[in-house]
Amino acid sequence: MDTGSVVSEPISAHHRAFAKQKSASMLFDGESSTYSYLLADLKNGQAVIIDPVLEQAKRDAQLVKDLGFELKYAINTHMHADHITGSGWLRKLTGCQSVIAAASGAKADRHLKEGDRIDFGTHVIDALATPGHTNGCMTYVIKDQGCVFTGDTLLIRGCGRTDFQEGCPRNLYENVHSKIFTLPENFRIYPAHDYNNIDIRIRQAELEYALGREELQMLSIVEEARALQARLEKSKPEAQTLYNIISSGVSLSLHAVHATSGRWAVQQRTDQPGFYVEWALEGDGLYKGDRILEINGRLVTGKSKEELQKQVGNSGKCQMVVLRKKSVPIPQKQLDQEKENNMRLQHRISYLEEQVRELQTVKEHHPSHQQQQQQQQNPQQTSSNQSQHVTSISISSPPSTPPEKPLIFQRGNYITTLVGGKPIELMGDDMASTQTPPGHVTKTLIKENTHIDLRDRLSHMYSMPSKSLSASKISINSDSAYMQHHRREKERHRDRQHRERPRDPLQQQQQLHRDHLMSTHARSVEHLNHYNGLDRRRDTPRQSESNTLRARLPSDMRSVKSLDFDSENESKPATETRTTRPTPPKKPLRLSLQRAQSLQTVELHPCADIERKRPMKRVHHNNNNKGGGSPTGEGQTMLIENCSPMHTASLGRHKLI
Ligand SMILES: N[C@@H](CCC(=O)N[C@@H](CSS)C(=O)NCC(=O)O)C(=O)O
Repeated sequence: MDTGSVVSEPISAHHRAFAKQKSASMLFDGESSTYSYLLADLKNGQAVIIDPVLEQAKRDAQLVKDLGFELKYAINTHMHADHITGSGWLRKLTGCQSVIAAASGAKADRHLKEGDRIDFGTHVIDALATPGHTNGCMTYVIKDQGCVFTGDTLLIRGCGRTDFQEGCPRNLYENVHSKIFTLPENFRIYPAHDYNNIDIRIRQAELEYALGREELQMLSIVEEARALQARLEKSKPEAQTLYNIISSGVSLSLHAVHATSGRWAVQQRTDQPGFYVEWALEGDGLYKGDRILEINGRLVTGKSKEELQKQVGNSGKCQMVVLRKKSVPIPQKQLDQEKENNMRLQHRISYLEEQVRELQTVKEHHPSHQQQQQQQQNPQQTSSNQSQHVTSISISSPPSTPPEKPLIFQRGNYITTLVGGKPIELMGDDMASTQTPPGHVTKTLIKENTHIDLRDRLSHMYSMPSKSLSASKISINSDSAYMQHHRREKERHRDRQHRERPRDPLQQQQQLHRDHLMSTHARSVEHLNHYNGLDRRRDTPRQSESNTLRARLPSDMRSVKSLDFDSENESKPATETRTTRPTPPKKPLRLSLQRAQSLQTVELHPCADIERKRPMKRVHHNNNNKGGGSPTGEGQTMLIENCSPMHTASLGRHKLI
């Protein structure tokens, strides 16, 4: 059903499009402000028109024709006073029948009374007599569509006049209330007039609102487009023309370059004009990024690559003029800092290299080294030696490997010795019986109250005066088993000394020397503990012994801290003789330590004892003194290796001993 601007469902797309295209005013007569309603059954095309206006009859007939309807009735709600009905004229134009209430007294094809029904297609119109404005006023109701056509009985926010013709306000009021207002609430009311063009204004407002929204949308789209455009323009790289480069404030310099090596290459950039040096060998004076302006007297800007190649010739040797962007100078402060860092590194490297050389020299002169070489030549003898009881501790390379350069580092209570860049371990001979496959010792465990004089051990190992060793005073805490063994050995040694006390003066002197070494062994512990801060827990007599020992130390022997860069400001022994060595910078250099083949230590933890007791050490016996002896006995060495991996590799304030 189509009621002009009101379209009932179902409706074809064609009708919907038509209804949309035509506004409500299409069936509105502006002169009399009268609405006419065209209703149709879209299934069979039968249609009716309510309250047609004479002046609009041709329009309405054309519309019916355009829509392909069959106009069945031209129906009037009442006999109008303000305009003449168009039903008579439509009757002629379309062949429809005219309809009006009988009470109107008007001439028509069909006259209605209360309760009459008019049908078109499947739809039915019920006629309700609602006199008041006129005697013949009818209200038409299409129940299945919920549409009510009230004529002048009920208008928009008002009702038809009752002050003339057959007007009766009482009747009007009663009929409006009894017959119209009692209809279902959802029924739509279609009056005959809109004197205030309310519908049009509403429609106009809706259109304006929609237009406003569209305008707003359009504005936002325009803004978005502008922003996008701005971004596009911004992201577009500015052509690197000379003008642009110079005007942007970049400093340029011209350079005359005589390329003689012919070993350089240029490339063109897709987005920039000209040729740019891609790479060049040092010495020709060309640098990557140089823009070539002239080759052998001819401008090459704007030339093709082939032309450029031709100009250069096959040799690649030529004279050229290039344009170079000046690089930003590095601030002097930064340069100074870099220089200082570099100097520190140089110092550190020189120290480490010297240390390595020194230890290497020591090792090469040590009997154990020579013996190892002999052992390699005579495995049977080696086996025999290994079966000997070993009481001392020494550091050496594994027999199967060439001589290495040991480096010893200390951090707190931990000592790590690097041989060939790998750590080895120092430990007591109580572990000597544990035989494990060859490997590298990885950790050194140092505890309080147990002392090993590394100087003695090193000196035994290398069979050299301790003064040639840089590492001189180390207190290594071994486990209690070692100490017990050490004490036993000491007692045995004393007994032996007592029994075998030499008779001649030379032998006596040698014996005295050995005694001195023995006593030194115990006292030397004090020295390291002094540096380790352990001497605070020592008793006074031992402290004095320690002082005595320090006074007797060989002149070339350096303290632990004398090699510790981190503690450069701490006291060095007055006996320091390496005056040729440059004074290292004060700043600690962890980088240098890293360079010195990964300084590694094992951190002390509650399981340290357990870790240490693992049967994973291999002891290499190297005993020149077949009769055995004390841990400080000359010529007795023990090579200890460890197959276990490093527990903790940490870098920090280590001490190079
Ligand atoms: N006030 C109308 C004048 C036209 C008019 O009187 N119309 C009648 C219906 S046609 S006879 C009417 O009842 N109007 C209702 C009213 O409140 O005026 C105008 O503004 O054009």
